[in-house]
Amino acid sequence: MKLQLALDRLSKGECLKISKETQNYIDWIEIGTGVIKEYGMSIVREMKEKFPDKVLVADMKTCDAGKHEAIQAFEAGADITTVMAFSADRTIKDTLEVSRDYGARVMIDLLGISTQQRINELINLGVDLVSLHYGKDMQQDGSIHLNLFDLIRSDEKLDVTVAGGINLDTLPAIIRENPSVVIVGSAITKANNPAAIARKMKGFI
Ligand SMILES: O=C([C@H](O)CO)[C@H](O)[C@H](O)COP(=O)(O)O
Repeated sequence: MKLQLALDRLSKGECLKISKETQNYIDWIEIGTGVIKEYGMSIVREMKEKFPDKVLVADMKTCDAGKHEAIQAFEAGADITTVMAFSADRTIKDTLEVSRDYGARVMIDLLGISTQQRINELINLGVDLVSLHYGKDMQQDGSIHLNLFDLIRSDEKLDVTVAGGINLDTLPAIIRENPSVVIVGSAITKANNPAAIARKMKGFI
């Protein structure tokens, strides 16, 4: 099980500082959507240069123009780009095709998806990496529900990641669900001592 650090609502300087402080405890680094909107692909490029050994996830949250956006992410050095599960099948197919050309991967963000039917469709399109996602705004109405895992529990062909306000209190229950990757943002990035929290989390995992 891997730990992915999600860098959201941070300046470039903060992204670099927190990644450096926590690098011994994290496996994957995600450049958050808002950070990409602020700095463009240049921050993806810079993070790959600074942290070449980490798997770099560009949280592009692509929902259209898939080919173009996947090329942007992979050209900048991302190992993984994200695409929304509700996108047209054509968008998903195109991004998967581009990922094969680059030897990279596509993570499908399941935010808002509640049917097994869409999961089956995604698998038939060739998807092998998904993200169970309890959104930032949804977190205002309560913390992540473990029933998110019901969507994919029966399927073993998918690498499953999980995100959404995960903290030291909720992490043990998440770990029991055995995802491939646990994605943590604010619990680490907004902590007084990000390295201490990342170390504790890595210890649990
Ligand atoms: O993808 C994310 C969210 O949509 C904000 O852009 C976050 O990276 C993900 O939710 C993890 O961050 P936390 O919820 O703060 O742990």
